Amino acid sequence: MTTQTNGVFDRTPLIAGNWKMNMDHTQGIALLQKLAWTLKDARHDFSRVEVAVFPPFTGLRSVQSLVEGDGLQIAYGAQDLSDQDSGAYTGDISGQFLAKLGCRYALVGHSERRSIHAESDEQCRDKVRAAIRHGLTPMLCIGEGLEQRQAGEHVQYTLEQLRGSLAELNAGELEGLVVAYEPVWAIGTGEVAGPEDAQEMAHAIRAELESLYGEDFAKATRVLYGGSVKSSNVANILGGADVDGALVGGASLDAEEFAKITRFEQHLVTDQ
Ligand SMILES: O=C[C@H](O)COP(=O)(O)O
Repeated sequence: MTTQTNGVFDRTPLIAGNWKMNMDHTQGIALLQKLAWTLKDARHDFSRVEVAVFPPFTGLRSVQSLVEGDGLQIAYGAQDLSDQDSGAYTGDISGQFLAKLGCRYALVGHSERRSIHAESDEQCRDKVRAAIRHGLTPMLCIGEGLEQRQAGEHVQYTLEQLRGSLAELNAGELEGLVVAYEPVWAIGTGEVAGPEDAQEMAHAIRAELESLYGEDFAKATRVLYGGSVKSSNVANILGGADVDGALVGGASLDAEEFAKITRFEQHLVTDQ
């Protein structure tokens, strides 16, 4: 059975590829070109399923040139940004620079930033603010580790991250926000949360957004799932009514596989 996902809320599904620290700028161009050709051959309808890539910072200028030069409809964003706008912050990248490179999105609080660089919810909130200041759409990543999952505290833990990372921001400022739920135990491990797990958390996130910012905001906000998504499991995961797309790591480095993931609707069976 093929069913359009989430038509009732009018949210456009988003399939996002996080290249992480892979692909130098020449490899990135080759990957993006191949992705663009593959999507063109498949007559991909970008108004039906949005596609975005997140190259390393060093690849953004090349991606911008290719997207603008070839008129591609693939969106792109940065994997992180500074909470500051300019100044003596060696190694950091301002949202201002990212906006100038045509980025639509900025990831905030990816679990690898939270774990490797010890980013707190407070820092994530400041980065969400910085993204908004520069006209970038924040894609806020949240999700529990194995410990919280095994203790049955995954919902509570993840919602605390959500509240902490959005504290003091209002619905108007956060318009367009994307939330990516990524259970840390499923990232790059081959372990995938079941469709019920993804739906349970996406639903809980949406309910929390509703209580914080109202029903209209919650209905308009896209909630993605991330963690070992592949073409073979994406349709199952995206079957949940509250799951609006995927943040894909490893599988986004293979253009054909990633393009297949964008065609998840062909195999979709919704639970609603
Ligand atoms: O940003 C993407 C996520 O960390 C998922 O990565 P993965 O698909 O390699 O598990």
